[in-house]
Amino acid sequence: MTELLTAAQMRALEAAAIASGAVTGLELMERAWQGVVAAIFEEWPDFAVATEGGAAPQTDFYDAKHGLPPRYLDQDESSAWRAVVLCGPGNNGGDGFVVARLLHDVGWAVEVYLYGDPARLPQGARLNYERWCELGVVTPLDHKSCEWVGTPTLLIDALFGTGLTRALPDDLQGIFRIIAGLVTAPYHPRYRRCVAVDLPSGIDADTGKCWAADFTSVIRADLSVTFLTAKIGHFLGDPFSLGKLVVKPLGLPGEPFLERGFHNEPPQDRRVKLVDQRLFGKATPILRNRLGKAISWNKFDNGHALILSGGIASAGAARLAARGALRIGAGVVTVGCPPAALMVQAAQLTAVIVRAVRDAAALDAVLADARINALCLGPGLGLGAREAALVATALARRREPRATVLDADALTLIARDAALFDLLHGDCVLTPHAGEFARLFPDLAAKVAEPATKGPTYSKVDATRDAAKRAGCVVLFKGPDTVIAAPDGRCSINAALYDRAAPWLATAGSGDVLAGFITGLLARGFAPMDAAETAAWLHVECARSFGPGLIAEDVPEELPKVFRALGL
Ligand SMILES: NC(=O)C1=CN([C@@H]2O[C@H](COP(=O)(O)OP(=O)(O)OC[C@H]3O[C@@H](n4cnc5c(N)ncnc54)[C@H](O)[C@@H]3O)[C@@H](O)[C@H]2O)[C@@H](O)CC1
Ligand SMILES: Nc1ncnc2c1ncn2[C@@H]1O[C@H](COP(=O)(O)OP(=O)(O)O)[C@@H](O)[C@H]1O
Ligand SMILES: [K+]
Repeated sequence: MTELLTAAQMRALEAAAIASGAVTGLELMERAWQGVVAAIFEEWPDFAVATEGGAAPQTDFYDAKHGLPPRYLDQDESSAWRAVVLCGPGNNGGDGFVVARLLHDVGWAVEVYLYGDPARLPQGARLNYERWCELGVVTPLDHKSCEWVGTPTLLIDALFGTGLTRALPDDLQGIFRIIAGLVTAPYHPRYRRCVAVDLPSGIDADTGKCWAADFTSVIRADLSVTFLTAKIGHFLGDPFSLGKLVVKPLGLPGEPFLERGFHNEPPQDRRVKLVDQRLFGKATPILRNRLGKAISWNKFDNGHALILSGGIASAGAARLAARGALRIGAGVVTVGCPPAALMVQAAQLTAVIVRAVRDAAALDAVLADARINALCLGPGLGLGAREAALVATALARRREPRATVLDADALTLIARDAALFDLLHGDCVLTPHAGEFARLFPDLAAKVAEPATKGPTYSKVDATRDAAKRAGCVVLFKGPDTVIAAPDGRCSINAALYDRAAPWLATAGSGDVLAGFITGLLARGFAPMDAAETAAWLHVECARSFGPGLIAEDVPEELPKVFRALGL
């Protein structure tokens, strides 16, 4: 998996690299802008050479004294393409000045705006500001000049990056709103692309929250170019304002640390990983074996999962979970249902065993079979006294606690009854969506929902971590940015975003399949955190492999194809 960084961790790594003498701050900035420009030209190769308009018109027609706008307003289409670079008061702005220079060198008509006092720019940014001043003017960015930004072919947002840690002042909020409105207005044919340096200005790099009034006043990017590795905030909040995310190396001596972990590892509860295909890489042969190539003598070597079903009307949800558990590799899957639903379930299920589980006493008897090593309660279970007793029985510690997934109705029951919550143990996995999370942890959900007005802000990562600690078990908080946390502080994000976007996965019943996937992996002996991460990643892979039109029933059926593609 890939490490995601906080702004502070990124700064610490940069500072360590500079202190070691391996690189200077200016060199880092050079590498950053090289990365930005390379990413722009890779994304839009025709941007590498400006149009045939010949020499780019210089931007020396800004009349500061009279506050006249630059002449771009009457620039005709045959002249060089117009780029506007918005620079901020820190190193993000420093990157902007250099990008401006390079675009100018390849023939763009470049206009540079600066928010802040040039005399107070940090050293490297100041130097690049001065270099730009040899080529063109810098227009102070204020409520008036921001109107002149207009609709350029290319807008570079280098106002704020990882250094934004407090709410934007009112004047800046107004400026943001105006520019965001200008560049996203559909009636402006000239507007082509917007590139955010590091991340769209206004977004908190740690939490993905928005320091502007709201996400509509963030300048939406088509491309965000970040450095070294993505930041946590790239995957939370409203990642749709980031467009495509590209990570460019900085050539730091310790860069391979991302493969191995930090040299000076921060504590577990300060690290966040991105779940990715490295789960199945060479480094994890055990995982590969467990999923695909393990030698088993009989089906019980691969575990026996028991999934409890609700009554006739809601029995389908458990079937989806059962199919998921079976496809992901549980050796045996049993659906336990109320006697009245027996016929319905038996008529629908073939490879899955069906048995009646009338009540908690019946469940107790079923659990005497020690081969049943993973349970799943919740999908379509129901919310009555019988179901609450089933949850209590499944969680009771009289016997060795079993790996147990609690989803859907089981989460609502636990939220209603503190005694049930107290029965949670370290082999449980809770899989709430946002509504269920708010029922279980109302205070944490309220903190996540708070707008960013003063730092430090509180994110879905923070909330999931706190929830896992409080529950004493793994919590998987669903969404396009699924966050998974363990009570010991381990935390990861499984993102269905950017090149892994699969919005069609938000379809009725897909969460039931996910619960089944986790249960199946638990049955195969995966530890709860590994099971949750692996299942969440495969769930999205199935959706991507199938494509739009997916319904929940398709998700488990796509798994063999995904396994084959992984070489399992
Ligand atoms: N530090 C380095 O060596 C490198 C930094 N890089 C770039 O530098 C960025 C980080 O630079 P900085 O740490 O200077 O931070 P930023 O450039 O993101 O912003 C910091 C500046 O914004 C001001 N500011 C913060 N919150 C504000 C608010 N609410 N309203 C108004 N002003 C506010 C601060 O006073 C400071 O002047 C990264 O995002 C990246 O783009 C890259 O060039 C790679 C190398
Ligand atoms: N925009 C999205 N892109 C990708 N996956 C999503 C998106 N929104 C939700 N999901 C995923 O879809 C599943 C929905 O589960 P859930 O909310 O429990 O619905 P249900 O109960 O109907 O199955 C979860 O795994 C969640 O992470
Ligand atoms: K930016």
